[in-house]
Amino acid sequence: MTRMPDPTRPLKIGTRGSMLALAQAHETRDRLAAAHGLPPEAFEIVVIKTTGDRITDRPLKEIGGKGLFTREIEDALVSGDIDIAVHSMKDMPTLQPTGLLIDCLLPREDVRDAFVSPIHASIAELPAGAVVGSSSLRRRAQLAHRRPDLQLVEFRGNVQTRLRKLEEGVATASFLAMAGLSRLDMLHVARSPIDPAEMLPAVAQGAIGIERRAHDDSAAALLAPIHHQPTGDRIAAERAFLTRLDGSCQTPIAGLAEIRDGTLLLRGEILRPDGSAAISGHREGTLQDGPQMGADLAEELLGRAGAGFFDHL
Ligand SMILES: NCc1[nH]cc(CCC(=O)O)c1CC(=O)O
Repeated sequence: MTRMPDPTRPLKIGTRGSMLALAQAHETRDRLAAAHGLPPEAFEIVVIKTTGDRITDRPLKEIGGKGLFTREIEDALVSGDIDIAVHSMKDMPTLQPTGLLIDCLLPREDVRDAFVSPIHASIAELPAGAVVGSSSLRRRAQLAHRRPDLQLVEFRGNVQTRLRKLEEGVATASFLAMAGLSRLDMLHVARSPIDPAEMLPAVAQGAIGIERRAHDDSAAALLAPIHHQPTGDRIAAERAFLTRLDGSCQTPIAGLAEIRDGTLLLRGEILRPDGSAAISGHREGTLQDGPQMGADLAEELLGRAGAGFFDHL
């Protein structure tokens, strides 16, 4: 039997507490309510603090480990404290803990990175030596590859914190996901979207995934109508690429799958952390080929990279 949520026993939606995470949880609730003709009170949003939220004064790569932004939320799912969990797929490890799965993806937002600066309009306009803030290994490597003359500084914190640091002059420019700005209604900040051909986004950037207990049939039935299959096909290809590369927080990896005329196109890139080398490639196939295309492309890039590609210099 499928149990639909009711106001006396609201369905608990787990999320991180950042403004962006809350916006994503609200979007999920609104889509569920609309799909099932339920009032918002049928859902309760439960905020969970993760290790990544708690430690804000150190670069993420020093804290290390996968699932920095997800572990506590998944624990709550396993223990039954929440019924479903809303995640930025970009932050999700490739493997879910035993007993949990993600088979519901919302329609994907803008996948592009944004160049954000109160002073300059684009990467090309940055003068030599300009200070750019980012704590993303991928964005740092991509920028260093293209502009080794720039100076990179660590730049952690949520979207609001990073924009404040720019205003304070801690850096001249930074990068944010367009998806985040869009979901926060902050497209008015000084930003220009970067074409993926210029800066390939992170795997799954802009995608929201909803995790549930594998054997929870009522959650499965509830989520099925809001799953967006084209996004699912794209994310399957990108995450297969990431899985084969065993992407750790120490490895700069970018990947993007798109659907054009019913064909799935996958682009991928791996870089040395200091930007001294970048290797990219692509695959084309049917919508069902994504997982195989992702694994194949990763294999090709690893082969071309050779042993020691990711070693630090
Ligand atoms: N790593 C943090 C994170 N996780 C997801 C997003 C943005 C939203 C998305 O890509 O879905 C961000 C912030 C950013 O990269 O600017």
